[in-house]
Amino acid sequence: MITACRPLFLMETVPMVGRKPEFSIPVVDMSAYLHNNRDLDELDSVVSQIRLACSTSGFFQIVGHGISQKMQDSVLCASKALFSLGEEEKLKLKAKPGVGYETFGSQTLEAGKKPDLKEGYFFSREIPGLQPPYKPFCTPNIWPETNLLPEEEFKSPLLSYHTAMHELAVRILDLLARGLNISNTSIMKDFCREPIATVRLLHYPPHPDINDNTMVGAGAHTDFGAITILLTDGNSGLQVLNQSTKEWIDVPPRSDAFVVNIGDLLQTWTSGHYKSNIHRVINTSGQERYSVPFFFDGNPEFLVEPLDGSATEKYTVREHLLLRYKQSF
Ligand SMILES: O=C(O)CCC(=O)C(=O)O
Ligand SMILES: [Fe+2]
Repeated sequence: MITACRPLFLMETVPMVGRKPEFSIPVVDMSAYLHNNRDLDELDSVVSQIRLACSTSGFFQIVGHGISQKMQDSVLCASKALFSLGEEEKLKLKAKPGVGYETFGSQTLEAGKKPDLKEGYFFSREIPGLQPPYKPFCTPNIWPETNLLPEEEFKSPLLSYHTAMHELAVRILDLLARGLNISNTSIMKDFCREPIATVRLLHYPPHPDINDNTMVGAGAHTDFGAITILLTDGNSGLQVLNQSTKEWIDVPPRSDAFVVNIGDLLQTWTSGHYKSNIHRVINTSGQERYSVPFFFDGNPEFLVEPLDGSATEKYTVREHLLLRYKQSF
């Protein structure tokens, strides 16, 4: 079903007053929301901190998110095991962009730079009864052989993580919607139904030459979808552009936090109220860096159009993602 989103937000009820808010990437404690805290002031404070972050930097970190350290460790451990496999084994997992293994240099996120210095592995939720011909972004996962990576150390923890991230993403979207005084939640439900939602394991080797600025771990880009929830291994490297000062701002890694950012779909959808900001990765930590973004892109058939009616063209989530993947891979 194709769904329009125009009647969803009542943004005129949340005007920006006073001077332009400062660019910041706050750390927000979500626990008041997750624990169904009835203290409305606390809940309002969570909503307004997130709303302010999304309308300035487009980035915030969350703590009190309810995802156990054990689950996070199991994902990073699975990721390290995968990238330690021999080249020949990893290449057996290669398919189209967005599924399975991606070799070093397969993506160039920033024009004018060398291909990104990272390798990756994508998977989505398992869709029961999936049969060819497959629609884009609805294809089967490609798992490594279990004699190399046993199911209980790889596939199982990763699928559990996907489920947990999916739930967390829906909650964060609810908080984002509250920040815009949404009057009708059924469209949000439509957007979240059977979504394209992908986990990407990433591995960045240490930057080989700090003086060579043609090399980047991930070139400057904006994310394609609705929101991204990022797990990192504690090594720095992620930077966000402050568009007013043109400075790159480091996102300090925290072991208790996920980094959340707005993607292009949500920026378009909210007529720019929520910013999809430019970011990049340069791994100057001197260590191997592992990170795990979860991209929540929404219902593939959902029709995205700006709320202010300024659309000259409308496109579905699937059409938008197909274009963005084609441009960068
Ligand atoms: O690895 C990171 O810290 C960020 C990755 C990223 O921006 C992406 O995959 O879109
Ligand atoms: Fe990104």
